[in-house]
Amino acid sequence: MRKENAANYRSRHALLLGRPSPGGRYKVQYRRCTRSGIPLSAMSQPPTLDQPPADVLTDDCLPEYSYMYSPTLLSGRVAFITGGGSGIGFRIAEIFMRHGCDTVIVSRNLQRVSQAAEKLQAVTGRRCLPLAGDVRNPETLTAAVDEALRTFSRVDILINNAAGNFLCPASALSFNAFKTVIDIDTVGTFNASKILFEKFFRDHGGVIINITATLSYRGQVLQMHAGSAKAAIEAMTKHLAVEWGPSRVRVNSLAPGPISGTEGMRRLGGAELEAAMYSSSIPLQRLGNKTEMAHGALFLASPLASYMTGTTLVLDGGSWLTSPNQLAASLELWTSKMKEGK
Ligand SMILES: CC/C=C\C/C=C\C/C=C\C/C=C\C/C=C\C/C=C\C=C\C(=O)SCCNC(=O)CCNC(=O)[C@H](O)C(C)(C)COP(=O)(O)OP(=O)(O)OC[C@H]1O[C@@H](n2cnc3c(N)ncnc32)[C@H](O)[C@@H]1OP(=O)(O)O
Ligand SMILES: NC(=O)C1=CN([C@@H]2O[C@H](COP(=O)(O)OP(=O)(O)OC[C@H]3O[C@@H](n4cnc5c(N)ncnc54)[C@H](OP(=O)(O)O)[C@@H]3O)[C@@H](O)[C@H]2O)C=CC1
Repeated sequence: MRKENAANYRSRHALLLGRPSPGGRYKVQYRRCTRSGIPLSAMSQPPTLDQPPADVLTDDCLPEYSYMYSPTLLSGRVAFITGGGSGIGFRIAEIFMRHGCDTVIVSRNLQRVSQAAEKLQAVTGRRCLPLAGDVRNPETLTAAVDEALRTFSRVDILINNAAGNFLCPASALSFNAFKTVIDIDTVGTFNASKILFEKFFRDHGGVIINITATLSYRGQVLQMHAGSAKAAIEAMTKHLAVEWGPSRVRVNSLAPGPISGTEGMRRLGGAELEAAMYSSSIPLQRLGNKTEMAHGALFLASPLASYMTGTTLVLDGGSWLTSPNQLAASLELWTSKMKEGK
């Protein structure tokens, strides 16, 4: 080998590539490499596999979208999404529609869902039916499901996304405050699931995806109400998966971590928490985004998850494993916000 100094040699580390020729000799190729032997050509590869997809922080559609699954993954399907007019539910509606699905989005505020439906239809070319309904009220929810079935003649997927939450220590929760969160999250999930099972899924099969949270996994401070509600939903997921499996209904939960551009983060975190969690405690060192949650829901709803039921897909960057759960510091921060009237 021609003489060269050690530095040059290290930076041009030889790689034994290819496979032995019939005579057992290797064809040696030289490629410029890093000191640890990775070919420099590999260094210009696509981004790492934790690279987040594009997202926008507002309740607007993505300006552009790069498909990772087939654009027809949900063609001919109809999804019924509670709380689909904002945040994670809105993005789920968008991503489903970009994959051929028509949607029904339901919430208490008809203006909110109507404006959302206009955006979603304009961008995706699919149909989106906005309906008013309160998941706590079986009558309004039944009326919404009836309207959905009149419009589309089918519902294949139910996304139980509607929820309510706020930061509050258990000691300061009123009876009605606790009941309200349980009613929206847990009872609302049961109501929508029962209505759709009886009106369509029992005879045609279907998929139910319950949007939960990791709050109860470590007794998150100031979240006893939402943590209890979501834990009950994860139990419901298992029970319904067992009882409704023979009817070809798959039931799974999707548990987001802290997600940027959402009402949830605005209510529960804001600048302080967002900064703290971002910098130090989340293993993937960043918040999640709504598109990542929508991709998880797309997987769960699609035939890619055909043998998956009764379980929870946690999409939180590992945050529940490590995020701070400091009672004193959190109470101090909450108290100061209360004093500021925030
Ligand atoms: C600053 C950080 C400080 C410390 C950090 C420490 C801990 C942080 C904890 C968690 C963060 C960790 C990780 C973040 C990652 C993930 C988050 C996990 C889950 C996220 C879940 C969600 O995001 S849920 C969706 C969020 N969106 C919404 O909530 C929108 C819908 N919400 C609503 O409609 C209302 O907020 C509602 C839920 C209250 C329902 O409204 P409505 O039906 O009109 O009910 P009301 O009549 O208004 O109220 C009913 C009773 O509830 C009482 N109440 C209302 N708000 C509060 C409050 N803020 N505190 C206490 N009590 C409240 C109200 O007074 C009523 O009770 P009465 O006794 O008066 O009748
Ligand atoms: N954001 C985050 O970081 C996390 C969110 N999650 C979960 O993700 C889901 C979406 O959260 P996010 O996008 O942040 O919050 P949003 O507040 O944007 O979404 C909640 C939606 O639910 C609707 N809703 C609330 N109460 C009712 C009701 N009684 N009947 C019908 N619809 C209702 C609201 O519309 P309207 O007011 O018009 O009724 C709203 O559109 C929730 O289930 C939440 O618990 C879980 C972990 C983390």
